[in-house]
Amino acid sequence: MRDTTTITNTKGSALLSGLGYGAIAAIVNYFLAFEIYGSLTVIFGQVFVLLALFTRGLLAAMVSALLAALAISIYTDNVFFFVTLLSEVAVVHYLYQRRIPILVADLIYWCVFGMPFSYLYVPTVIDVPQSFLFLILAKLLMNGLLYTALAILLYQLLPRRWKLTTMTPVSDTLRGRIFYLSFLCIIISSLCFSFLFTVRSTQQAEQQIVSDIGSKANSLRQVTEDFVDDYVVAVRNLRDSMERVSDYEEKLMLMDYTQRNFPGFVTMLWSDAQGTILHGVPVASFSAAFNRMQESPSISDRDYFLMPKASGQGYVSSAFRGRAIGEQPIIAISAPYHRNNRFAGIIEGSLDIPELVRLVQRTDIDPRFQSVIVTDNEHQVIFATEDTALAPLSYYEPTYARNPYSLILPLTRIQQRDVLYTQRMNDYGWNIYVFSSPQEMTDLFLGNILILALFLSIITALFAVVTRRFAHELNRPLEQLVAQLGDPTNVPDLPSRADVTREVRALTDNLIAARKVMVDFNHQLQQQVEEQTADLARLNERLNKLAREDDLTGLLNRRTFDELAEQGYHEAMATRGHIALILADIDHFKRINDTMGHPVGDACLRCVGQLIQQHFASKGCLCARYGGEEFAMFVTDIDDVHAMVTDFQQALSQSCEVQGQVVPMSISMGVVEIKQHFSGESFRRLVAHADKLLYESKDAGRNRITIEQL
Ligand SMILES: Nc1nc2c(ncn2[C@@H]2O[C@H](COP(=O)(O)OP(=O)(O)OP(=O)(O)O)[C@@H](O)[C@H]2O)c(=O)[nH]1
Repeated sequence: MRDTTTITNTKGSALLSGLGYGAIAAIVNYFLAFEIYGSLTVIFGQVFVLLALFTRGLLAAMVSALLAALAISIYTDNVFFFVTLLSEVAVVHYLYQRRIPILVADLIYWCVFGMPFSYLYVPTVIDVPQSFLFLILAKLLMNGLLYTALAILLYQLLPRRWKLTTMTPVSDTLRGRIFYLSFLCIIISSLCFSFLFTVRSTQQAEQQIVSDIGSKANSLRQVTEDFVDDYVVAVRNLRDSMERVSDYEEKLMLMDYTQRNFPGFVTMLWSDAQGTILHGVPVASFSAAFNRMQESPSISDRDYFLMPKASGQGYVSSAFRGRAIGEQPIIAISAPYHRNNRFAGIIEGSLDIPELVRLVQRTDIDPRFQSVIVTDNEHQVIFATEDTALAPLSYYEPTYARNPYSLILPLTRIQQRDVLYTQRMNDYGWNIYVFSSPQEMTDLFLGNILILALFLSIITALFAVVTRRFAHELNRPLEQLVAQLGDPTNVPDLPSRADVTREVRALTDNLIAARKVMVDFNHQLQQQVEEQTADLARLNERLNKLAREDDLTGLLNRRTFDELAEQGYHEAMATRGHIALILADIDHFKRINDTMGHPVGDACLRCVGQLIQQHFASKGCLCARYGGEEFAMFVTDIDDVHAMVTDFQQALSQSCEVQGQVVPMSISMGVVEIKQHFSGESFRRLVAHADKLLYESKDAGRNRITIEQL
């Protein structure tokens, strides 16, 4: 019951923290999205999603990723981020569980899933050329690495109590940690620098394009305007001159003269008030046409006739293809001709468009990136550079295309190519379009990314070497120290103290001093332990002795004697050896005690013990104080037991001196001797037998030996 509650609470708190982190991530994604170039945006909300993963686990991270993706999807109007952000969290978590460092895990995610998925998905929602698609992919990767590196660094700064799940360090070596953290700093600063640099340089490139094509469009507007103006003035002047002169021939000469002086006029004509052509230059062209048509051609239906007639003003037509004389595209420039202040016809000059083309071509257009289209007021192409593949007089108006490249210039497509363009209109309603390929900017961006990739590779290699060397300098002396301090007899000697840093030198000295204290203390401790062990051994030996021996005489006590003698008895029984059991009891010992005191009695007992040691123990016999004044000896492999006990008996009678006086003592003995003929009786029976013999000696008057051989 308790477990279930705990799990629910944990899930609940993970959900809550996921919502918290997600809210921050969403705000950052929506309000702080950083536009770097055209529609390319760098987002940082994912930093908080990853922090949720590091500090609260997968559930919290998924919840926050959902909110972060929602915000960026609203911002970009694209659900794409739901897939990438959520799958990024899941994959990074999965790889991290398999001990892959977070940054590497994120790199793997983008290379293996994020970028391939984007490569397939992005073209289905935005129509972008391949080169821009690569830009998007590179941006996604860089953005991913940047926010991941930022999240890892921020995690290091978070208070410990916020970290409910712990991240194991990427490396347990000093070198690995130094490398990883330093590399993170480098990658963050270089990615930020690269983004800023790219933003600045692409903005500059964009401004460059804006001003370049803008000035070219202005210049073209001016050129086309001036060009037409010149011819308008020429027609007006001719009309004025013709109105002034009365001589018909002179009028024709003026026409001829004007046409020759303005080579742009492919033809010029003069009509009457009904639109019938009165005269045309060059004469040859008109004569041929007139002959072909057999009657004087009428222009009464043409705008360049009707408009001046109606308005009384000069007129410049749209472009059209010539009809009677030549079929090249032309622009008709006409002016009303008056006689006696009444409309009497028009003067018209047909302006040759190819002449205008030659003029436009002199404008400094960079054919690699730039194109030009000039259309008249009815959007018919007057001039178009070859790459547009637009024929003169064809219809052209730029179509709208969604623009991922630039926020300043509009985008359209020419011959399946994306082009940015600017538009001007001259006084005649002509549209001047100057186009520029965005390739200049995308090339710049890609170039920057390549430089960044190269820079990061070099920095990575450099850092690997530097941190290796640095960690080596720090680790080597420490490792040497550890090795050398491990052996207490060794005097630590770092081979190149000059190369060692001050901190390591101080550490070495402190460790050596600490080791000296430790070794001395250890030594003292060892001595104390040795002394106490020896005391214990002595005590133990003494306890052993006390347990085995009689305190007064130093002979075995009865219990030990019985054990050992029984053992010897059985061995002899097995080997058919020669044994004897002797029980001896001091005669009238009570009297000694009573007459001379107990201390004398004790001294006598000690003396008897010493004699037993001399006569029996020294010959390998087991000897014991068997009772108060009773003794037992177990004899093995002694041929003449009788002689042995007799010698002892005699020695006793005269050997015990107390306070310089011999104490007369006698002893009675019972001896059972067995030479090979063991009957199989128990040791206890043997003792009882010897005891019986002892009492026989006592009963027989004491100071006797009763021996029985079995
Ligand atoms: N001083 C001293 N006397 C002891 C010790 N152990 C036993 N005795 C004495 O030894 C005496 C033994 O007396 P008894 O059993 O009557 O034997 P006894 O006087 O030697 O006479 P018999 O054995 O019949 O010759 C007692 O008076 C005990 O008090 C001892 O350790 N020290």
